[in-house]
Amino acid sequence: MLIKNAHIISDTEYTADIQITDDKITAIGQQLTAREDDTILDATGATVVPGLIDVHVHFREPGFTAKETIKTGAQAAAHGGFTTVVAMSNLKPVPDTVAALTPVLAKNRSDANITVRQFAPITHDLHSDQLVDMPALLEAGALGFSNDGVGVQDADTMYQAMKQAAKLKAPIVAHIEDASLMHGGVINAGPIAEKLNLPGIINQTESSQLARDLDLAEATGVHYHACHVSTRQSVALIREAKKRGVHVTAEVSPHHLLLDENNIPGDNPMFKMNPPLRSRADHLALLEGLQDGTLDMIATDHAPHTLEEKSGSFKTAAFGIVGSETAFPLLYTKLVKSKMFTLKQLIAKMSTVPAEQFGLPGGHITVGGPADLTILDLDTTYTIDPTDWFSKGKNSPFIGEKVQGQALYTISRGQIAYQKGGQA
Ligand SMILES: NC(=O)N[C@@H](CC(=O)O)C(=O)O
Ligand SMILES: [Zn+2]
Ligand SMILES: [Zn+2]
Repeated sequence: MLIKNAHIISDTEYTADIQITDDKITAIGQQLTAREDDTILDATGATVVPGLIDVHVHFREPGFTAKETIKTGAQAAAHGGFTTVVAMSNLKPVPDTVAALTPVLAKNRSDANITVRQFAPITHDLHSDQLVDMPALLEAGALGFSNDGVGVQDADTMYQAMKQAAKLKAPIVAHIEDASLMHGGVINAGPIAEKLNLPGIINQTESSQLARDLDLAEATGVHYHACHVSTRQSVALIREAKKRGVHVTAEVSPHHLLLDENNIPGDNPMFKMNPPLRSRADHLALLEGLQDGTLDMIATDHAPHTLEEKSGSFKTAAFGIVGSETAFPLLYTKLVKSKMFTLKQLIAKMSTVPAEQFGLPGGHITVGGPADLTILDLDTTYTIDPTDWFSKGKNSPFIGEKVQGQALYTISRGQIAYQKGGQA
């Protein structure tokens, strides 16, 4: 493949041709000549970035394929410009043994047109305090360990998991939630919860468990990764922990960067997710944390559900919203076009940093590196419309938003995984 006139935004910004051979970038230069069998893509007017990387998606297969499958989830991610994603393990059966994990890994390879890596759970069944066989699951191909969807309630369970993972140099990826502080909540505790007469989730449901975990992470030396950080207290705790040398990384979701509880237009469960949209002060602390590096990366927490599960009231609907197909356009439009962040900063948070922190392919456009890149149209304005999506999940609070930024081509391992207007 030969990409002509690529305006590249990677470690530096320049215009060049990119030659791809098999799954690698084999040359970058001016006026490269096409080989006989090269597919030629003219990127004139477009912007070429390292393929986006999302370390937090839910693909729902096996167990919940009415919500999503590995195939539709991967197609959605490719449409969103992602060349690599990491899938969570709140599946049925939970892939907590090599026997249960192996078929999931095989399907991640066979059904996905991008790279799909997999977290295995920390404990059996996600809810028990029995640790999985970490060495065996890593050996089988897990990227690390996460009970996402559920917090690890027992401190010694987390401590033992961290000790093991540290020894194995594998990350512990934490959904931080103290169940005893959930209080049956479905929305952020605050004025909106009161107005709508809904049970609230306090910030400390997250931050008190995070404080415990950071202390344990410091004691064990594990790579501890905090999922979907949502509160100002959590940002402060992570900032302090980093200062004293704890090996902690953190992600923040597009929705927590773009919305807060004041954006919730009444009892509409399209705005229901866990953790919930927080206060304006929390929202601003997340933006500040992203800016100063306390929050290392952006991850979507793509959580597809059926429309039935997302209808009715906050009280009964499922937690979670989709994100793969809207993350880049929303963040580009609302954070980059508004000059809060540069495009280079956004690409670092959505590609370079997750690649480096989790040892994933890509993150840079370099000769010899993987041919994982995304060709973007940053100009055309369009309306977010779920009928354009590959995801089975149409649960998003962003439908109808006017945005700029979309993938024209997503190239994963040298293959076109998504092509605008083409067959994926
Ligand atoms: N974020 C959510 O609201 N839901 C996620 C679980 C999770 O990420 O904790 C899901 O699996 O639906
Ligand atoms: Zn979670
Ligand atoms: Zn999640």
